[in-house]
Amino acid sequence: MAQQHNLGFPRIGDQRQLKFALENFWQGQSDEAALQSTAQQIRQHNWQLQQHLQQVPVGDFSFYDQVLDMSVTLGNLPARVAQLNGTELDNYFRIARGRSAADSHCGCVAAAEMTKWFDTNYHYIVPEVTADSQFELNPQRLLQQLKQARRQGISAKPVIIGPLTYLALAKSKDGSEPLNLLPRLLPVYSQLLEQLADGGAEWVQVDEPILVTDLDSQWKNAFEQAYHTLKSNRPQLLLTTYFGKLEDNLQLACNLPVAGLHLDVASDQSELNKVLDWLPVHKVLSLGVINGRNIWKADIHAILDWLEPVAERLAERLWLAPSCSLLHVPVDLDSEVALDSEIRNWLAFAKQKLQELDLICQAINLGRDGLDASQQAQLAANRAALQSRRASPRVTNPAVQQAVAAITPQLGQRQSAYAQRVLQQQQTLTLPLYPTTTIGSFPQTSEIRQFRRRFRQGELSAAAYQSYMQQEIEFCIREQEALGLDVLVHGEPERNDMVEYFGEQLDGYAFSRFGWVQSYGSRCVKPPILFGDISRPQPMTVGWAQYAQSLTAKPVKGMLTGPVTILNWSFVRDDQPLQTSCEQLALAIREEVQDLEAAGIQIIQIDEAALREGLPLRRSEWQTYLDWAVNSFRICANGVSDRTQIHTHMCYSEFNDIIRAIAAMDADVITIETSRSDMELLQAFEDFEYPNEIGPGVYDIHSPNIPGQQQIVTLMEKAARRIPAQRLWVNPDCGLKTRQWPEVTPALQAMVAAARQLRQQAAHSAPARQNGAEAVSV
Ligand SMILES: Nc1nc2c(c(=O)[nH]1)N[C@@H](CNc1ccc(C(=O)N[C@@H](CCC(=O)N[C@@H](CCC(=O)N[C@@H](CCC(=O)O)C(=O)O)C(=O)O)C(=O)O)cc1)CN2
Ligand code: MET
Ligand SMILES: [Zn+2]
Repeated sequence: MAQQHNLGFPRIGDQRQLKFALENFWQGQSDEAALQSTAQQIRQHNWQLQQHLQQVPVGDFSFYDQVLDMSVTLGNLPARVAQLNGTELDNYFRIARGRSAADSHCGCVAAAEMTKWFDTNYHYIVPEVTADSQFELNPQRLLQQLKQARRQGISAKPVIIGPLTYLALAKSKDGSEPLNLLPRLLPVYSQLLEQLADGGAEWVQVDEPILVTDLDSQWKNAFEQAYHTLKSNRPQLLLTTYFGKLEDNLQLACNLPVAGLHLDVASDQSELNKVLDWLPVHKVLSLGVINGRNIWKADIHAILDWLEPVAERLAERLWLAPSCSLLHVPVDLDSEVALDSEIRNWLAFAKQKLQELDLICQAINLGRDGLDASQQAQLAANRAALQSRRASPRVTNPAVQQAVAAITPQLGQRQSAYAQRVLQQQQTLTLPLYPTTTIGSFPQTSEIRQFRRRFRQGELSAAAYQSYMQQEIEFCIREQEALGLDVLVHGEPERNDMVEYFGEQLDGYAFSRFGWVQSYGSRCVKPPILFGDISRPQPMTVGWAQYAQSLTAKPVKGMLTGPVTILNWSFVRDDQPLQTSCEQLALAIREEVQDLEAAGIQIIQIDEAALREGLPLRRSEWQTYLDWAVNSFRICANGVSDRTQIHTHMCYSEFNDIIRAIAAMDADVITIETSRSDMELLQAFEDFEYPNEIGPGVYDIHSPNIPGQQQIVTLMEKAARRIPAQRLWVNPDCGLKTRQWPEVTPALQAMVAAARQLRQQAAHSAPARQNGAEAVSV
């Protein structure tokens, strides 16, 4: 008999209950008891949904992030919060956000760095370590939840992040090697495992997704060392990997002294035969057979075709699961009553994926012929749904396919090189040294969201909606003029999200109403669903951009999301290569770029926030990805005249590895995140002698803390030691939509004042800016 289990369930709640509970708590509108009670309800509900599983994940719930939770469990919180007053939860949120609910009037501490979880759009809080880091077990969260789950009658399997993945994700604050901490860390893990066993856990899921990445011999040896130290029969360990193949780590993973191994085989079963040969016969093999990252119905017959012989070989040793935690998919398709029923029939969210898993498990245990009538009907319905998707004329658009086939290299070429373009752009734009700008969005107030909701629900006419949004744009422009910014933006009030907004307007996309997925903390996205060939029926942003430009003499940046980012933050097709989908998007956005230029917009920003995160986890696959990703950006961006200044923006990115690709994008200006990492990222741009302009983010917009003028000046001085001042811009490190106006206004005042100070300093120490723009306004 095969068993079924799950690696993790979405914790935001089917109506985003956790989001609202957190935000109320942070704003001081509710107390910790209310927050804890919402959390408990969500956990109970999730466990109930999964109670038919032989092993239900516990500890997958988190108030902010599971990596930060692990830091708490290991007693590894940054020293800077240790002396502060307040509860454990206060310190937890201080690290995550820079402040707790109790700190409403101060910017008490720097938030920890936040970065992408592998190649997903989920962000974790980076553990901080130094050579002196000490660990101390704090198992209360896990033990309590284990107890609660067991009280509910659940067969509970605690989930923890394994020691190697924890150290691999950690960042050293003093240049020391995090891996050196392993001997100090392991005793704490041993204690934790023992206490979980005492708490009644028979199995513990130890997540080591780092095993699907390239590991050098030092890390491979460390795996051996760690798991030989942790070796225990009580509890049994399920070594869990996901997001890809193990490749040269496969043998290592098979042979570590644990009781079971979980592999992601949902989209690629090529390693399975080796595993069956190599895995010692006493071990459980858990197979991730359902894709935990997309929203398509699984092809159950196809899965059974390859799984049945495997099941025969493994018998009792086979466990079945989704490929990874279901954190990355929405909760329940049943809520999507408004979704086109044909497309809806092609989809499965978290709850439906567990139903698919159940059906697969039954078919394995009873045989396809042994299923009862209702199960047979489900199987037939699954086959019919897949056929309907494959045959649907809505998926294909011959004109789009022809356009993609006709793409030539010329399509991605600017007329002249940057060195020539910049002269023309300086003539028309006449910007000062250290030009100031923002990344695009201004606060998405609850009023703006209410208007959007009322319009969507038909309570507001299109004309009334447009006029409200225009007022909002005007307000934004006037604020920016008053602040003295040099390049303005319209503020993006009309956008629910930078990707979903475009998805809604492009043909080939469907979108959900409740399909929320956590991105970081309380923040969620509703990734649009790319199901067919992409085309742009009409301009998507031109009216708003033109209106904004009509209000001011300063240049207003047109604001678009690039093809790679739209692709990476959508649920993508699994029936054609990503490259093809990306090229289709590139052609659609290119039309928008050209329409903006024709409408008189002189600066166009094309955000590629997710270009870096789409990088495959394996280096051997990087170049192929970068080639088509950069090419798609170039197709979309480079159909403009030399006078039009193209900006791009990337956030939370490590650029060292991909600096060549960034240069190959050939944007005139790139704005990037650097503030939480103290301008460290600029090293790559300096080493590479990056030729174009850069706006290194001077303050962290993800924290409510307000930066000081001097702090910004210091950061920019640091930047100017690496990059010539003539090529530097001054801007926040990302859009301001998650902030409130009382935070934004003083922060931008400080930023503009800092730019003025920098110009003054430059005027006193050096000749005025070369190449035009001699008017150094201060
Ligand atoms: N797709 C994507 N990925 C990204 C980013 C991004 O901007 N987009 N940024 C980076 C960081 N990630 C982020 C992810 C989400 C948000 C964010 O602000 N999300 C919003 C939701 C945005 C949204 O879609 N809002 C809709 C719907 C909002 C809503 O809840 N409406 C209510 C009613 C309105 C109200 O009372 O507030 C309803 O429908 O019931 C809208 O504004 O129209 C949130 O969680 O609060 C920010 C950053 C990396 N990844
Ligand atoms: N233009 C977008 C904004 O300002 C870019 C955000 S990148 C996550 O919100
Ligand atoms: Zn950004």
